Amino acid sequence: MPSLGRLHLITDTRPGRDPLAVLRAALPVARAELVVQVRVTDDATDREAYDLARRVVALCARYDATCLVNDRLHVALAVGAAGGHVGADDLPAGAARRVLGATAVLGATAREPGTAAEAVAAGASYLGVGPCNATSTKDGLPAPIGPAGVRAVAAAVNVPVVAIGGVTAADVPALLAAGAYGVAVVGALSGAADPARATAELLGALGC
Ligand SMILES: Cc1ncc(COP(=O)(O)OP(=O)(O)O)c(N)n1
Ligand SMILES: Cc1nc(C(=O)O)sc1CCOP(=O)(O)O
Ligand SMILES: [Mg+2]
Repeated sequence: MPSLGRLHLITDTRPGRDPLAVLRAALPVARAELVVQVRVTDDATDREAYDLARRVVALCARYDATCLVNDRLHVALAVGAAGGHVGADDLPAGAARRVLGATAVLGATAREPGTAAEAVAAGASYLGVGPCNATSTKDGLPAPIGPAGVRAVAAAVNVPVVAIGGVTAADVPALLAAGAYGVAVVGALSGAADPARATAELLGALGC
């Protein structure tokens, strides 16, 4: 399995956003340290997801960056992505592993140690853990778990923990101290006035 990058950029689904422009700014700065997770709205068609994902795969290939696809594992397979990410409303981690195969990157969302350990036992190769902070990017999330919640999960598993939810560069030191391996962001890059500079700041905070 390839080593996992520490900075995960999730494509912004909000109206008026241009995820490919953000990606083009971030890639030359982060290169192989960047993991791009293609995430579309639930009402997007498979064709829309496929069209975005194949463009992301092509861009990532130029920089040895990694492309994952959120939720839609058939799209991940169709575009030749490195793997996918699943959560509580998606295929269970064990089923996702069977779909993707033994060598794919498989992320699973975990918010507490018990489900984290179950996801790893079922085949998850990293965990997305949060929400660390309040965020306006996604509705319906539980209360923030903060660095303490990340610490509890990281102590329970032996795979990389990627902290998510309202994460900025200022949060990174506390999250690393809590045992996080990396961070996943939408707004910290997509909402930045200068996404290339914001990428460099996040990488610096991550020690990359
Ligand atoms: C790195 C990372 N962590 C968590 C999530 C959330 O996944 P999920 O709970 O399945 O919610 P959706 O993103 O599908 O709405 C994630 N995508 N990435
Ligand atoms: C897609 C997603 N999943 C989360 C979770 O906690 O499961 S938080 C989140 C949104 C992350 O965006 P931002 O960096 O702008 O807060
Ligand atoms: Mg999901």
